[in-house]
Amino acid sequence: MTTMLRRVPQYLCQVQRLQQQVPLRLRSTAHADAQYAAEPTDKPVDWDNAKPYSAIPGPKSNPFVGGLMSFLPGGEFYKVKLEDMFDTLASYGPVAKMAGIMGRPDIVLLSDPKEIEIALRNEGTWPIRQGADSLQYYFENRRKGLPMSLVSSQGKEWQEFRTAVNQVMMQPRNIKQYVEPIDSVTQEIIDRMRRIRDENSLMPANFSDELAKWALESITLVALDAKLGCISDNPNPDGAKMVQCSHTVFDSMYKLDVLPSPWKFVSTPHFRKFTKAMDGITEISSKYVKAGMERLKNVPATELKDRSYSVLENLLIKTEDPDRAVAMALDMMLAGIDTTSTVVATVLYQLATNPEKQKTLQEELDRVIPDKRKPLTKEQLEELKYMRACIKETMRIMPIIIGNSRTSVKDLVLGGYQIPAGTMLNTPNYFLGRNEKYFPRAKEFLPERWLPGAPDLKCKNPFAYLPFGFGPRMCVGRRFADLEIETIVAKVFRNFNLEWNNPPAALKMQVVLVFADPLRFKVTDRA
Ligand code: HEM
Repeated sequence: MTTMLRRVPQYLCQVQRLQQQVPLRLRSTAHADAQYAAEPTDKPVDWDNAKPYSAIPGPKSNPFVGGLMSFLPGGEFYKVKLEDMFDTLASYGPVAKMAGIMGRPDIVLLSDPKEIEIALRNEGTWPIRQGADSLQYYFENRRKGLPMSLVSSQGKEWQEFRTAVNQVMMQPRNIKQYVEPIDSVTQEIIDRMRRIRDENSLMPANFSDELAKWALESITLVALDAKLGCISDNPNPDGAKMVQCSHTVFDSMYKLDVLPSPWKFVSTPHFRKFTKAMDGITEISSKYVKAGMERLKNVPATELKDRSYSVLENLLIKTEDPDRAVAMALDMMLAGIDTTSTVVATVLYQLATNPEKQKTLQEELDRVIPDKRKPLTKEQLEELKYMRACIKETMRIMPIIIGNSRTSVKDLVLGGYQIPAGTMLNTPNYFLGRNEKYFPRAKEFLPERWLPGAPDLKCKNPFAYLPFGFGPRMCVGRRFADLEIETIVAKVFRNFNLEWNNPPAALKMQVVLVFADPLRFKVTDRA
């Protein structure tokens, strides 16, 4: 049995991956049957005039093996990169279907923003997004008693948790108090970039790991009220362990949830590594959450009202449950490290390969930040409009989350077809962001399209650009991600010129889309 499972063909993992390009990697579970539907599933008015679900066009399927044939030699997806499969699928029409394989659900691709809007505006109060089985398994079995994390939960449980977390993570006042700490962590990576460049001013081959450590250090500040020293040459023991564990978790999730693996049937070495690393992150998180509780207990009554509270303290107050704070800390670390650090890598790359845009950005930075040694302020960050446009444009042209998913919670009519509740829908960021129909001169890096004064370049439909998702289930860490990314991009280009003197860098699909080549930027000091 084990040997047979080990031989699951490589191409199947492509499909599995398509079903889960959500950042949070929770793969298809039993929830796909819309058991969490919050809305009555009355038929839409145009249902009877719509064509049946079976008429949705797509690659050929077979009653026995579903869509498998397309992935075999001669099939249209054979050896096609995952991110490019969207183009093929979209060529069937604005609503296209890839039949499920070996019992997995079909995927309905929505490549027209108008249909995406209808789907997302009808997702109800408990939107369903599927993800990685490895995390689901960990929470359900290994960590019995620990509440399901936000990314892993569905239905009412998700809504209650999310409501409490929204009040903490989305309030501008809460974000503002992290401007100075995030600046300080970012200054460390700036100093480190000066130390780790070689005699030709090139960044080391593992520069993306350095960015991941910066993202980890930044997010533990928020999630655990702790500075773990991850960026330093001598991190404290918790910092060193956290770096190691988070690296192992991302690496093993790719191997468990993306590549073929029999871990659900037999305990594989990668599965054991994954659980050990998750245990490590949970233990360290629990320790700092406990410390946060102690701090809160010891606040003198006279200070209670006027004191400002950190995200961790606010979560403890709102949820009245330290286990929830631990679950949320895990979410922040799982969803907020590789996403943020990879977006930063893509922004640095786009600006290094578009020197005239880098120059325009630096003119803005020099004007807004006259003294680069002083910590950045919120007011300065707000003034950096061209920089924000550069970040937005990068997330359009190089979206690291190539698509998002939803399971429809009620019957819908999309593109003239009946879509029954429980259908897995996919919204393809990568396809839409690079599409001339929605973004004029789509192949060019043009931050100006996001600023007033360039009406011809504007995005034609806001539903063609959803890097953080949409609606009540959209990224809860978005504001922190913005703060972190803006801080590091401002500081890097205020301090340095970046050059890319290599062939165009290739991308590869892991848990998110990442660079396949080492990020050997040439980094020289600016005055
Ligand atoms: C640039 C970096 C990031 C990107 C591009 C990103 C993108 C996304 C996307 C597309 C979703 C799914 C939204 C949907 O289904 O509508 C999501 C969900 C989520 N993100 Fe992020 N994210 C980023 C950074 C972060 C950070 C820093 C954190 C934590 C502080 C975070 C925490 C989460 C959580 C917890 C969810 C699940 C929300 C839920 O299911 O209710 N993300 N993110």
